[in-house]
Amino acid sequence: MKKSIAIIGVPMDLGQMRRGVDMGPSAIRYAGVVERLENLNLEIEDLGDIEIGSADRNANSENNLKNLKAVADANVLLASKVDGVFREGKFPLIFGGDHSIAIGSIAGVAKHFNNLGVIWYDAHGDLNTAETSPSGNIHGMSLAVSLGLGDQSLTSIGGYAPKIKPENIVIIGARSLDEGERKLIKEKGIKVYTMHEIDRLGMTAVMDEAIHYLKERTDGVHLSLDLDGLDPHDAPGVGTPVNGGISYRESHLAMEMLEESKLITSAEFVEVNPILDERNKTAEVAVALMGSLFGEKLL
Ligand SMILES: NC(=[NH2+])NCCC[C@H](N)C(=O)O
Ligand SMILES: [Mn+2]
Ligand SMILES: [Mn+2]
Repeated sequence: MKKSIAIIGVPMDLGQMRRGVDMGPSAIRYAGVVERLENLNLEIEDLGDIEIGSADRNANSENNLKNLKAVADANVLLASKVDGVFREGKFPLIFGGDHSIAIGSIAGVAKHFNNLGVIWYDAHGDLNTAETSPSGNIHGMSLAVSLGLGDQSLTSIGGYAPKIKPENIVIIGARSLDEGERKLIKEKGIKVYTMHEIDRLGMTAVMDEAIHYLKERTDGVHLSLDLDGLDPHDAPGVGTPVNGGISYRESHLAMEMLEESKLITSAEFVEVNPILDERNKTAEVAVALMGSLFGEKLL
């Protein structure tokens, strides 16, 4: 049977403060994602973009949760859209938008599994809560929210919490963690491959371990790929770049190994910011990685 993929764009930029990341879905489409995946003999349906409400950016939060209402509303919509795609037996492929959209993606997907796993490919942990966040930006909180930690208007999306268990998470590429995030990682025993492990063991061993680890304990895995997981040299169009990241080659290898593993049941590519990009390079990298994730081969 032909694998059927449904694309959902989420032009969200309210989870952080830099303008432009709302144009990520357009940039990724412009980089030719539909044609690229159709060439792999996949059936692609582009469902267009979720509607994002406006928020008064100056009316900021005393509670250290910027644009909370608008971010929550958009994620409610996204969760039900993703849920619908899943019910139709299709693979949800979501384009961000900032990383706060993982709240809705995971809420929509997790109810279809007893033990959803998550690969969080990112320079950051996104494990802050309002209490620990240095910025109040919700894109730095989405993984914590999926663990049931944070404001109730976010954790309750989809009508249940938590969405995932700490032991079903693997973070890959971390190199910038806040104090509270480090504490939470230790407390919950979250598996993290920092850049140190990637340098030391190599991406092959890291992915082998991560795949094996998730295969043993999960019945589906959501890939949440923040383009800032890659080195800014390879993916310059992101709002919170951190030097010393995962290379383009290593990322392709990671996607190829995930494809071989047949582990991934939904995916999102986030934080592409065309205003900060160089001639759409980062969107093109995202599309190239999707190619590998869905089985592109040279020979
Ligand atoms: N999805 C992202 N790019 N997150 C960056 C988060 C940065 C920082 N840890 C914060 O909480 O504000
Ligand atoms: Mn990040
Ligand atoms: Mn992130």
